[in-house]
Amino acid sequence: QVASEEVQELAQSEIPPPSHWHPNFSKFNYPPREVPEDETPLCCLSMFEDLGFISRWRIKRDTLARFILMVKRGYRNPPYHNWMHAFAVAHFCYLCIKNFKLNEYMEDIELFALFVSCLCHDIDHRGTNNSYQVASKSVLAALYSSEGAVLERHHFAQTMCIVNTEGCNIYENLISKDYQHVLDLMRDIILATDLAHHLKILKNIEAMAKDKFEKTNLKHRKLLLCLIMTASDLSDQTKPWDSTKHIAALIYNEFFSQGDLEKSLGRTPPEMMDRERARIPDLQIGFLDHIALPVYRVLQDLFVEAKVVHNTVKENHRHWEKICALIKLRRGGSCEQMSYEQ
Ligand SMILES: Cc1nc2ccc(C(=O)N[C@]34C[C@H]5C[C@H](C[C@H](C5)C3)C4)cc2n2c(-c3ccccc3Cl)nnc12
Ligand SMILES: [Mg+2]
Ligand SMILES: [Zn+2]
Repeated sequence: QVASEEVQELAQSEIPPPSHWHPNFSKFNYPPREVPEDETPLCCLSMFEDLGFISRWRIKRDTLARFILMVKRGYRNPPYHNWMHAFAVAHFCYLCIKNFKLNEYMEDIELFALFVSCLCHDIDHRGTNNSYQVASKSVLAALYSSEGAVLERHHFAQTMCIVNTEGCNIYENLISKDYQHVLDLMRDIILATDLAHHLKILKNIEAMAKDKFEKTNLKHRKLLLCLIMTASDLSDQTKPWDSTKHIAALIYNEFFSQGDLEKSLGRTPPEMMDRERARIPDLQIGFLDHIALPVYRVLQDLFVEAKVVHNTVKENHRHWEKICALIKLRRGGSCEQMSYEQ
């Protein structure tokens, strides 16, 4: 459902080099959310081209243009889980492929599947999480709750709908073996974006990082795909404080709206979703300690170039600690909700 003029305009425009977007576009300190939303489809073309995917996989320009616009249109507009999140996630994946030289660790088709999965991984997200699907007896829960990862199964199903839409199949020129392989990879990668799944395999990822990574070991490559996917999904935490602070506002805006919905169902939402009870600095410190920091610590164990990324996350953690200390000073007792503009 994208206008053919829009497709033709994107398909016929010259693909700019990365430097066109910003001198630091391919560096970890570049914040992708600075790209104006209406230029993000062309920016995606720049990343596909710079990664060599257009020639390697013989992707037709108008097919790629239609695919990108369909994926972008597939996102709704909740505060956080919208197209700009997916675009930022894909950009971080692009940075990993280039800066970690992932082509020396993974097969070409795995990197292709990974980058496309980043763009598609949250398609049609409603701004509510898996437990809310089950609690609200949503259509998605009816479809997928028996296997868990309800939302992630839906994001993959929506992605397959787009791939199977006339003129959108960017995999149309792959030989049949590669065709099936890239779809299987996308399924595994998108399902891996369920943080509950990530927490289940984190020990295996850390063990793999302790050993020597073996490119010939399929288990190692699968774990690495999941790690890069999660690191990309959380990559707003790797950007300078101003951006991270703004993202926290978007995330809690989305969480608190879900909490309001849960209350309207007569249920008590978890504290992190309850605008009356949540203490954002405490919650952010907890999220960084238990989920984000272990991801970028193990990423740095695997890739020395990730040191700068891990350091920025630690820096952001220190910012939240300072805010907590400030609140304790002013209010005595624990961190309560208050405006924390510094
Ligand atoms: C800043 C920030 N804070 C976040 C705080 C909390 C959670 C979160 O889902 N926590 C858990 C905590 C336990 C074990 C599992 C399942 C549930 C119970 C809920 C995860 C996510 C957060 N998150 C994400 C993010 C990443 C992937 C999917 C969805 C989201 Cl929202 N991206 N950025 C952030
Ligand atoms: Mg998701
Ligand atoms: Zn996401």
